[in-house]
Amino acid sequence: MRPTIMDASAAGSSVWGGLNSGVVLSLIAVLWTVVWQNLQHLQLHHFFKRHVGRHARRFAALVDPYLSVTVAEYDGGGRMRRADAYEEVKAYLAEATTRDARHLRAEGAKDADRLVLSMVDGEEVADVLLPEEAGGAGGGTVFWWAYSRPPPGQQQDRRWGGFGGGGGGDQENHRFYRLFFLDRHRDAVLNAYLPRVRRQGRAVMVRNRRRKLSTNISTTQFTDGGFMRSSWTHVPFEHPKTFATLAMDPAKKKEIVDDLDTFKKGKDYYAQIGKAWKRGYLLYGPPGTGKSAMIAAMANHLDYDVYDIELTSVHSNTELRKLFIETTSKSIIVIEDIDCSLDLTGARTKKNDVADDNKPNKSDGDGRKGADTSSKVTLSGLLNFIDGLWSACGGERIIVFTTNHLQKLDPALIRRGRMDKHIEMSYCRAPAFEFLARTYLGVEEHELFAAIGALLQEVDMTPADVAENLTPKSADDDADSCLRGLVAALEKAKEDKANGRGNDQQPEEQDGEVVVAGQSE
Ligand SMILES: Nc1ncnc2c1ncn2[C@@H]1O[C@H](COP(=O)(O)OP(=O)(O)OP(=O)(O)O)[C@@H](O)[C@H]1O
Ligand SMILES: [Mg+2]
Repeated sequence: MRPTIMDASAAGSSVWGGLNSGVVLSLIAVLWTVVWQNLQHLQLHHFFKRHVGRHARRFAALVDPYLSVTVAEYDGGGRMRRADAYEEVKAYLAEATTRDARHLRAEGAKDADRLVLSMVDGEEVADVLLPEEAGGAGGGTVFWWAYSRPPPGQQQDRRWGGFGGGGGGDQENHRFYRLFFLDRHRDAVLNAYLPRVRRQGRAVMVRNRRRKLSTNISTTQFTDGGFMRSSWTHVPFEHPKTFATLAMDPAKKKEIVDDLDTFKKGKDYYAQIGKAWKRGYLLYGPPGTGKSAMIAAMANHLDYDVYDIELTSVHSNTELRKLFIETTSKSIIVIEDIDCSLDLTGARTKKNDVADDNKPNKSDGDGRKGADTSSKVTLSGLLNFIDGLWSACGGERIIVFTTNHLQKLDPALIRRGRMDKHIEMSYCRAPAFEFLARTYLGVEEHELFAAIGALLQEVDMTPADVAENLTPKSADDDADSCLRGLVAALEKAKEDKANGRGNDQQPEEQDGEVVVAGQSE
């Protein structure tokens, strides 16, 4: 049976002998807290510390024999990134929480029907020291974990873990778990128990991991006059696209898959050559050629999370860096339509384009970056984001940029080392079409294949358009009718082209490793 708090108190306060009452202990603890707070308030604690500190500590140990370790949500006194230890303790305590806590917080788990539970503010749960951790003696001792956050205005107070530097009075972010234990278990707790908590917590996290699709949202905070900031918000990543359903030349597909596999296994290699464990992919080509589909396939293949950055919602280079630091490893960081998100046209050639957080970004041709957005992210900020000093923190990240207009991008942005692999996504040719016909209609061969292959050689049609034509629209549609529909669409496109209304957008080749997807040659 689970030991009660009375057992725990009895274990530590032999001094109290017959007076072993939880009520009396609590009363004295409260009194002590009040006295201590008042002494602090009167600034008498310096005097107190100097002259009677030693006795006071002894007295404190009698009144409250528990020591504590605080595991704060953010380390380093700032709010840069959630502390791993915090996440691990949270995961570890999930089981104890389900058993003991009265008020729980629930989040979705990997398994659609399950929930991962954690404590709400102010809850406490018990856990037990294993005999082997206590060196044979003291096994079965109960510890207490409390989940809380400091009261308003006391974030700097060391009794609450000294959570300074967060700024903005963002108390929501200053949560912590605190472990209470007796002095005689100090060694066992620090050397055996806490390491086990972290280990088991990590294992639970792996078991419960649900892949996430995150994006940055802009929030306005109304503390001290109000300011905008970006933070991540996420949903489960459930895109079904895989390389098995992505139409492209098999050799090119294999090349990309091999590249991803080599990257994933490359931890030691990257360390050996002294390079941050990350890789940049540039996907370029006309709309509808499968750039976003490729990203989903990559994420599914690697089993990574996806962070989709909307640059126009990022207000400064500093904010971009903060967002980056908050990403976890094993992730793909995506910036779609990079040419539209930022005015990068030759920007780096201008001498004054430095990482200046106060410099507003310019509007692009279609006015997308008008007055409603206030992004001050500069090209330099973006370059730093990709391969600056901060880019190495965390590791195992893939950065993907997509664009429809390769020629619009500054060469500095896409040079090797930043965007290591350039992949051109192009119009659908015969092999890609045959692949789509197999996937969409289950057809291996058909008399119309030759005609369609020839038409696709003359007309530029995206895989998205071909796929749409191959999708049955009603119960009466079959392979025959879908293929005939595609022939009709291609002939119309050919006619339009002859009349000068065709698609004149051609992908361009640039320096770098180029893989052409979806083409026959
Ligand atoms: N090569 C392909 N193989 C299979 N399906 C494809 C391929 N290319 C496009 N599609 C399908 O076409 C649709 C549009 O593709 P997608 O969104 O990936 O295009 P995109 O290149 O990202 O376009 P944009 O530049 O407008 O963002 C998706 O439903 C996708 O599944
Ligand atoms: Mg896209």
